[in-house]
Amino acid sequence: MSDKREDYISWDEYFMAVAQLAGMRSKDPHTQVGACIVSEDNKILSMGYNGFPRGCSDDEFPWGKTSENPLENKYLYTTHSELNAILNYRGGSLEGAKLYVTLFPCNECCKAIIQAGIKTVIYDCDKYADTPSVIASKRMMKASGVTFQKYHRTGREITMSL
Ligand SMILES: Nc1ccn([C@H]2C[C@H](O)[C@@H](COP(=O)(O)O)O2)c(=O)n1
Ligand SMILES: [Zn+2]
Repeated sequence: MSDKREDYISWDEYFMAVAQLAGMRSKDPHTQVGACIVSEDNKILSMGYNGFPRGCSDDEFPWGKTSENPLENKYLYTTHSELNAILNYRGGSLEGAKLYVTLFPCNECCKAIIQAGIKTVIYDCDKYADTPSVIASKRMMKASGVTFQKYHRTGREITMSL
């Protein structure tokens, strides 16, 4: 007779939780995004979150988004979580990998996802669905055979004491 625990978290819960945890490292005051890249056989390959590139200080570069001067807004400087996760990977090919991400990828990250060989995107939030960036992203994913699916929230709460 097996005494196995039955309330263990699913693969999807596990990887989306890891993506959420990575996002908690982001210094962006408005939107924190996390990404977790997983192999076809469910091994975590890489993680990332949105932030400035190495050498670009979180305390010196701007985190705002409303300045009339684009050089004073974050957008020209931030590396998105998905791109960071792809660039953080040191192991070779990401062909066939899955990407768990807390926010639907933009068109720029989408190009990197496609070119890296990632085949599946599992996303949580899609708050920029109506923007040209995300519309273009979905169009490119469909054209290149990258499937995307919304993460089904289970309502499970995970508490950790640190
Ligand atoms: N899929 C995405 C979309 C956005 N990001 C990053 C880029 C910015 O740091 C932030 C978005 O800022 P907002 O316009 O919501 O103030 O999220 C990302 O990493 N991945
Ligand atoms: Zn992006």
